[in-house]
Amino acid sequence: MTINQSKDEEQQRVNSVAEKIDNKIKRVDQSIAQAHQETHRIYRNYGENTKVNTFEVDDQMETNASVQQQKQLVALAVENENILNANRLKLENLQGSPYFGRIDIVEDGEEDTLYIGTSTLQDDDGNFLIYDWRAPISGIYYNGMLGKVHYQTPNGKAEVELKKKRQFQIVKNHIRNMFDTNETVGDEILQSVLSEYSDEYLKNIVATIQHEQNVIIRDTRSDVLLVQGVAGSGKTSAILQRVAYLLYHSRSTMNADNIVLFSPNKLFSNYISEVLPSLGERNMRQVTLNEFISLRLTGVQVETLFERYEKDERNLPESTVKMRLYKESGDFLDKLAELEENYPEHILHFEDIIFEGKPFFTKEEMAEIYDSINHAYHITDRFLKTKNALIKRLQRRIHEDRNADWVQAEIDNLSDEDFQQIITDHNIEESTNQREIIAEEFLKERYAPIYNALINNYFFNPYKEYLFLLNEMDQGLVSDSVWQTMIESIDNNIEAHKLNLSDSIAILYLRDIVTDGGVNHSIQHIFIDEVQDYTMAQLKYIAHAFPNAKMTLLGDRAQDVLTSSYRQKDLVTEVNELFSKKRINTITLNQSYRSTAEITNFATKLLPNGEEIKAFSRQGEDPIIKVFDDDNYYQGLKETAKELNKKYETVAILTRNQAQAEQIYTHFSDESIITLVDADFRSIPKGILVLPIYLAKGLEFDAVIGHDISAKNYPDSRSTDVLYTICTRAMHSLTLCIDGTVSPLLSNESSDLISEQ
Ligand SMILES: Nc1ncnc2c1ncn2[C@@H]1O[C@H](COP(=O)(O)OP(=O)(O)OP(=O)(O)O)[C@@H](O)[C@H]1O
Repeated sequence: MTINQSKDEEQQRVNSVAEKIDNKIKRVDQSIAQAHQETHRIYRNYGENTKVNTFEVDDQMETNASVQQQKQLVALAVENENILNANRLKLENLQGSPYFGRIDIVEDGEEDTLYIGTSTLQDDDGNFLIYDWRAPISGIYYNGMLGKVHYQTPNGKAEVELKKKRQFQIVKNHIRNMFDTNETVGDEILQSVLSEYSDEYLKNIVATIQHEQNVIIRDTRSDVLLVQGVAGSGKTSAILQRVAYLLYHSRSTMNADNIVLFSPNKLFSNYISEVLPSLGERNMRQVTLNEFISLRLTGVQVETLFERYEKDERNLPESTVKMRLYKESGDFLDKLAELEENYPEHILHFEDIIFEGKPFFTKEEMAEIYDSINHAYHITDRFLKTKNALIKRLQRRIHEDRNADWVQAEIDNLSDEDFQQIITDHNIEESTNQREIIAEEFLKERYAPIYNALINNYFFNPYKEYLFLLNEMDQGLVSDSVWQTMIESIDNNIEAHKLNLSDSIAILYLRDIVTDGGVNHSIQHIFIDEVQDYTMAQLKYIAHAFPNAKMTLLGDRAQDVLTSSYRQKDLVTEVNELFSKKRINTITLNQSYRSTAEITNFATKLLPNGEEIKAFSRQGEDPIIKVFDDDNYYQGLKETAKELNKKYETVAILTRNQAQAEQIYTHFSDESIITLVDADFRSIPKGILVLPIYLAKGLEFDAVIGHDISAKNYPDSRSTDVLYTICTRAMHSLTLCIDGTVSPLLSNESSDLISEQ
C-alpha cells in the first residue's frame, strides 16, 4: 500500500472518529442541561425546607435531619454535574485533533492496532477508538523500538511485538503530517511543533514527548527525582505531563489537591495554567516560596527573593556571605534543633495570652509549668505538656466561672433566640442543671479566643527563641562582634515586623520542632521548578513540612540568577547530599528545544561547560550584537524593539534589575507601545515588554533584546548566569544591545555578529 493510500484510509478513520466525538458532545450537553435543572430543583427545595419553624425543639430536630438529607442531595447533584463537565472537557480536547499516534502490535498471536490521544474514547459497543496516552500499553509508543517490547500490566510485565509506529499531526480533523518511525518521536513533527510562535500559555507536549522526558514523566519509584536540565529542555513541560500521568495512575487515592507545585512567580503560574486542562485534568495547587512562608508566618513581612537579589546587586560583604551560606544550609537547621535539646535548663520564650486587654495566662505562669516538667523529656514533649496543662486550667476556669454573678447576669440578658440557639447547637437536654450547662457553653464561646491561642501555639515566641539560640551558637565563622550585629539587626527587623529570607525558614523550623506542628500529611507530591533558586535549608524545611510527599525537583545550575553572586556549591551535589538517606534519582537533560540552533549555540558559548548542551536542529537567524555609543543608546534600543515588533508579536527587553527596566520604560514613555511588567502582573501581554530577568524565569518570547550587555553592566563571570538566562528566553530572535564597551562575557562569540551602530 502506498503512503497516500494509507493516508486516505487514515483520513477516513479520523472523519469517522471526529463524527463520533461530535455526537458524544451533543449527548453530554443534553445530560449536562438535565443535571443542571436537577441541581437547581434540589437547591430550591433545600431553600424551602430550611425555612421550616425552628423554634420548637422537636421541629428543629426534624428540620435538621431533613436539611442533612437535602445537603447530601445537593452534593450528589453537584458531583454528577462535575463529572459530566469533566467528560465534556476531555471530548473537547479530542475535537479537531483526536489522536497523535498509532501502534500496531502482536500480542499472544493476535494483531491489534491502537490509536493514542489525550484521553480514552470508546464507541457505543465499548470498542476502544482511542487509548489514553497514560495507559500502560501506550508506554510502548514513547519507549519502544520496533520488535519485541515490554509494558507493565497490573499482573506484571507483558511482552508484545511492535510492528509499526505511526505519528500524526492532525489539525481541524485534517491529517497535516503522517510518518512511520522507529524513533520515540521523529524529528519532522517536532520540527513543525517547535517552529510555531510563542503563545500566552505553555502547551502540552503529549504528542512529542522525548525518550528522556518520558523517564521523568513515568517515574513512580523515586522519593526524590532531581532533574538537572539545560535551558529549554522541557523541564516545566515534563512536570506538568508528570502531574497528569500521576493523577491518572493514582485516580482512586490522589487528586489534584494532593499535589503542590512551587512556582517561581505569578506570571509563571498563569503561563502554565492551560496545560493540565488541555489534558483533561484539574490544575494542582500552586504556591511561590514567598507565599508559602508568608502563609505560615502571619503578621511579619518576609523579604522576597527578588527584593534580596536587588539588594545583593549593590553590596555583599564577605562576612554576610559566610553567615548567609551557613544559615541556608541544611546543617544549620539541625544545629538549631540540637542546641534546643542541649539546654534542658533553658525555659522557652513564652508570650502572655491577652484576653479583653488583660493577661489571661502570663508567661511567668507558663514558664513555671514548663520548668516543673521533667527536664529529661524532649522539648516537644515538655511544650505539649505545658499546652495541655494550660488547656486544663482554662477548662477549670470555665467550670468555676459558670456560677459567677456576671455569667448568670449575661445569661439572663440573652434573647430567647440566642438562649435556644445554645441549647440546639450543643444538644443540651432538659434537666435540673440545664442552666449550668448553658453557662459553660456560653463561657466556652466567650473564651474561644484563648482556646484558639493555645491550640495554635500563639503563646510560644519562636522569634525570641531563635535569637536566644543564635546567641548560644558557637559559630566560628565570623568575629563575635559581627555575629552580634547580625543578631541585633534581626531583632530590630522583628520589632518592625520584618524578616529576611534565611531567618524566616529557620524560625519556621524551630517553631515546628518545638510545637510539633506545621506538618501536612495529605500532600503526596511536591514539585519544585527552578530549584536552583532554593537553599538546602528551604528544601529541608519543605521535606519536613510534607513528610508523605515524593519530591520532583527541576532546575538548571547555569540559570542560578538569584544566588550566583554568593553560592559556591553545585546544585546536584548539594541536593544529593541533603537527601542522601532517600531514594534519589538524578536525571540530566542536555537537549534544548526552545530556541533555534543559532541561539542555543550562542548561549552555550557563554558557559564554561557549555559543550554538553545539544541544540535542536531548528535553523533560524544568527543573534545580533549591536554596539551603540552613549548618546544614541536608548534611541537605538527603541528602534530595534520597534523593528522586531513588526515581525514578532512579543518582543521582550530583559534587564538585570527593576531599576534598569524602569529606566528603559521612561525612555519609551512618549509612546504607549511598551509595557513595564512587574511582580504583580498575572499574565503576559503582547507587544514590546520590558522586565527584569528574574520575572522572566521559566518564560519564553519570540524575540528577546538583552539590555546593555556592556563591560560595565556585565563585568565578570558572576554575571554569566544572568546573561545565559536572558539569551535562552528567546525562541526565534536574539539581539544584544550594548552601551559602550562589549562585556568580556561575549569574548567567545564570533566577531561577525557584532555591528557598530
Ligand atoms: N518534547 C517536546 N515536544 C515539543 N515541544 C517541547 C518538548 N519539550 C520541550 N518543548 C518546548 O520547549 C520549550 C521549553 O520547554 P520548557 O519551558 O518546559 O523548558 P524548561 O527546561 O523548563 O526551560 P527553562 O529552564 O529554560 O525555563 C517550550 O516551548 C516547550 O513547549
